[in-house]
Amino acid sequence: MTVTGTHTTLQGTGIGQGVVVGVVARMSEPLPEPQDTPSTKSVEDEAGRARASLSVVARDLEERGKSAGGTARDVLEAQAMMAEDPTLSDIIDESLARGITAERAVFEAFASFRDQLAAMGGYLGERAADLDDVSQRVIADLSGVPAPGVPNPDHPFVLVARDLAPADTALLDLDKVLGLVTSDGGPTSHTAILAREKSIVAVVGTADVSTLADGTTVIVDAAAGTVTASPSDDEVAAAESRIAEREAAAVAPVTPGALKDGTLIPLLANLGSSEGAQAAADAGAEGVGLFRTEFLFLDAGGSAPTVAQQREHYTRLLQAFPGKKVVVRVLDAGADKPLPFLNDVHEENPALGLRGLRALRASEDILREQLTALAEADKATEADLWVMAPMVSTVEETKYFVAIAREYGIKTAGVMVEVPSLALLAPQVLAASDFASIGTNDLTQYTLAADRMLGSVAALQDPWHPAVLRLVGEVGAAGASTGKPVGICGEAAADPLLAVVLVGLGATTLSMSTPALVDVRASLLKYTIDEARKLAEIALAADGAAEARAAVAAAALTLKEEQS
Ligand SMILES: C=C(OP(=O)(O)O)C(=O)O
Ligand SMILES: [Mg+2]
Repeated sequence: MTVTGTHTTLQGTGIGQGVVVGVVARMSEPLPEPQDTPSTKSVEDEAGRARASLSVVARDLEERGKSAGGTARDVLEAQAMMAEDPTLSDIIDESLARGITAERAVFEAFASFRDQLAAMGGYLGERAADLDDVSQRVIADLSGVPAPGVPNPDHPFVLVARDLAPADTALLDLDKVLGLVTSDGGPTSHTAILAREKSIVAVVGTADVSTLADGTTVIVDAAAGTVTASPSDDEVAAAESRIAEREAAAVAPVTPGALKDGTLIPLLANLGSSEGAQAAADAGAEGVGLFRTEFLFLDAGGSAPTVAQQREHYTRLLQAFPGKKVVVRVLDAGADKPLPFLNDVHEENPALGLRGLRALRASEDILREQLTALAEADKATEADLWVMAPMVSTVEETKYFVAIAREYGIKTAGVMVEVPSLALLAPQVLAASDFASIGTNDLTQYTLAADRMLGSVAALQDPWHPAVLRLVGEVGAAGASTGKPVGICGEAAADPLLAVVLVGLGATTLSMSTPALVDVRASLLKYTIDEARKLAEIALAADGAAEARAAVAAAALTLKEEQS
């Protein structure tokens, strides 16, 4: 059924570049809060019921994990563990001693856990929604009602929800779910992570989703981060032509990244573990532009992985790219990626604290072990290993890192440009190192003084901002005059139009998550280097991020019209 309602456009955060047209099906509302009334059963009976339901839900989540596989399995297993967390069952027992029902005790215990997580903010804060989902499932089991979940109409639909629990996302029927729209969740929420992994068109953190009634036709445009309800025929036609263009790009032959005039711009992958290496190579990644080693350390269980464990992992990674460039970043701990064994001191502003290379320098043995493992893996494999340091802010730190990397025989050592001070001194930085790779996520955070973990300032975290682009241009110019490579490895490189601007500013390679490669490859092929430079100038002349994006989009359209 298609309902013709009021034409409205809602704004959120798009995940990826996709666009879909479809009708809305809403996720069912959460169960009501169980009443705080005395139980008619004994405390022992209620405790038995609670334990049984917690275990039923844990087993169910494990089963769902097994059938979903991949990242979803890890997420669902983590949820199953939450259901059987001993601290949680202690809190439930304490509440039950008051003579209340198991439903109420489970509700209260999860709520108090949830509040503790939410108060931590950032990555852990976003896990709070996972606890809500487990709580709802246990209460549904206790009450003998179905757990709230994904609707199941007999036609394809755009799923609209407050947020999606991992258990729901993992089991989405991708033949039916055309797109996802959520009111909660940021770009690092599970919904976003899983949407990226499964290439589902998604807009998260969307304002006013309550206005989207079941059956409304919507255009979900992840590239623009918009959801248009009851669109006009022209809007639907424009969306459909973009869908066709993307489908053509997806089946186009995988060619090396290049501009229309043949200028080569190698397209590389951002990876967090060696497991994604083969998929990246299959998608035409010409190497790895950023291998984040934090996950290896986070998974090691409270201490640094041994040299042997690291060597094994790096060897697996390098083996997937014989003869190709693989840029590994040494451990970037601190701020959004806390690792207590490197720095457990409370800091008021961790993004400005002892993080990245600063933390490694303070625990140099960990850096030395990592370089040892990397050098050994390099010797045993055929890839072209480059190693770089994160969160570098001075030329002195650049020299320190390059010198210590050389001690271990690392042939190509460089730095990430994530702090404005480094971009402003790019000629000296590149004179002291073999290459620079610009991390636009942090560079934007530090240029605009907007914490990348904080939803309230998310609008400022936009790499289209001309101030950020100006800094990119400084590094690009220094790269051109010294002949040293300048890569981009932040999220900005995954935006097809911004990627062209970055090349116009002097980037020589672009690195992104694997699913973004197709769109960026197709976009680069539409412009010559002179056109890319012209678009870059237009972006630099704008007042702000939104103006830069709009002005470049308009200029790109004019170029396209002139050529057709
Ligand atoms: C690529 C970057 O590093 P991370 O996102 O891991 O901080 C960046 O800051 O742009
Ligand atoms: Mg960074």
